[in-house]
Amino acid sequence: MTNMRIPRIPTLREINIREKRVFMRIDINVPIDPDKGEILDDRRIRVHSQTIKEIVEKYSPALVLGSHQGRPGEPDFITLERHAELLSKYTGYDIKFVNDVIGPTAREAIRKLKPGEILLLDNLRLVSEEVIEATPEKQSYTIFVRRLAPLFDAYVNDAFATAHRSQPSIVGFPLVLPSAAGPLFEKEIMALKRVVESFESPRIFVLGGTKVRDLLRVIENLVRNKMADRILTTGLLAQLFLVAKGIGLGKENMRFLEEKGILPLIPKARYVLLMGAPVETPIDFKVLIDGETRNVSIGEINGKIMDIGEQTTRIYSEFIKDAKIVVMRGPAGVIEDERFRNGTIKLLDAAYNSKAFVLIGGGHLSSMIDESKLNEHIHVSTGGNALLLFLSGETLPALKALELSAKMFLG
Ligand SMILES: Nc1ncnc2c1ncn2[C@@H]1O[C@H](COP(=O)(O)OP(=O)(O)OP(=O)(O)O)[C@@H](O)[C@H]1O
Ligand SMILES: O=C(O)[C@H](O)COP(=O)(O)O
Repeated sequence: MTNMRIPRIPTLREINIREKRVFMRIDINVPIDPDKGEILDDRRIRVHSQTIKEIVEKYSPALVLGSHQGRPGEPDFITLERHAELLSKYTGYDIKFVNDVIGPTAREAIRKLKPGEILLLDNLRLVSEEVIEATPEKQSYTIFVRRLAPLFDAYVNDAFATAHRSQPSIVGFPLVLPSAAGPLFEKEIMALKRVVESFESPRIFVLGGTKVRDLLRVIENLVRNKMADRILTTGLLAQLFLVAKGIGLGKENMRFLEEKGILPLIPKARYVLLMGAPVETPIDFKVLIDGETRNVSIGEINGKIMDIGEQTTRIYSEFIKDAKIVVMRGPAGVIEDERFRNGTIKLLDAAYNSKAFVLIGGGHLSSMIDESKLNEHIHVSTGGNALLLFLSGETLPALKALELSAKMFLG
């Protein structure tokens, strides 16, 4: 068992929401086409639709949903009208939408809502207080919370993917209303528990993509808490570790790593290696050279590294097949180009075919999943940064707020 512990959080079995007025925070923040403003991938909306259905069928509350979408000033900061249409489509319920958050129109719509009915508020980040991070105590005094909380009997947090934000809709309501984690949040926590609190091994972490700084923090924590038997590196993380081990990647790749701000992380990578991090690095890569793709071994790299190579894919897949716990985050290669998806697809295939409990996180990797191959041993997390921060040992503010709420309202 590892040294990490998850706080006990209240669930829907511990508060009464039957036919009550409930505010539920969800996270239907999805990728948006920056030119057309259209939703590119609605996985999070589909996943939340299931739990919304579950709650309405079981408890018939007057259910008000709140989510953010993007960040103010960014092209993905849009209203939630289209999200409401998709929620209606996937739940089969008529989900009302109000283009307001805390103003008189929203409050009137909330007051009018009857048990069994569902209302989606507009993008919560239209309220400037929602983008400020502060303690739960402070957030419980925001105008946001003071305007809405009196209209509700209970608060439910089903937004695991936003659990790392200390914003009013995440941490403010639990201090003023009886609160619980929703079914999706609970499922995500159960998956994390399985990873951090179990005795099963081998435990394999497959880490790739570009968020190298964050991944180094995760690895440091994995070592400190004795959580990983092997860390299979891919993506830019693998390139950093190869450079840290003194292996040359050629001018083109070194220039790329420099442009991405990754070279200053070499001392940190050497430090985690010295700490005993069980980091494995690729032995070959798929490279792009003069417009052609080629499989090359390390030591003879020429051209731009685009994916892990065939031998590495085979060896990593063997490790995954024999594992008991597998955590995957970040793609192995430049998946935007279909010539360089093979490594990622094969590693995912190994995970589907293994007997391990598999936790898959992050938007890019999740977009590569073949849903027809998923089974009960695989948990595809809605969390990206929340998952990563949790695994790097940080206390998620949403968990802390729900724990405080339980002490205040449930004794
Ligand atoms: N060898 C490589 N060279 C350049 N980019 C790479 C390489 N391998 C992977 N990538 C890039 O990694 C990116 C995805 O990494 P990222 O860390 O954002 O994924 P993620 O874990 O799914 O995160 P998120 O949840 O934010 O999507 C892709 O755009 C892919 O092109
Ligand atoms: O996608 C995410 O990680 C969550 O929706 C949180 O979004 P944020 O990083 O804009 O707070």
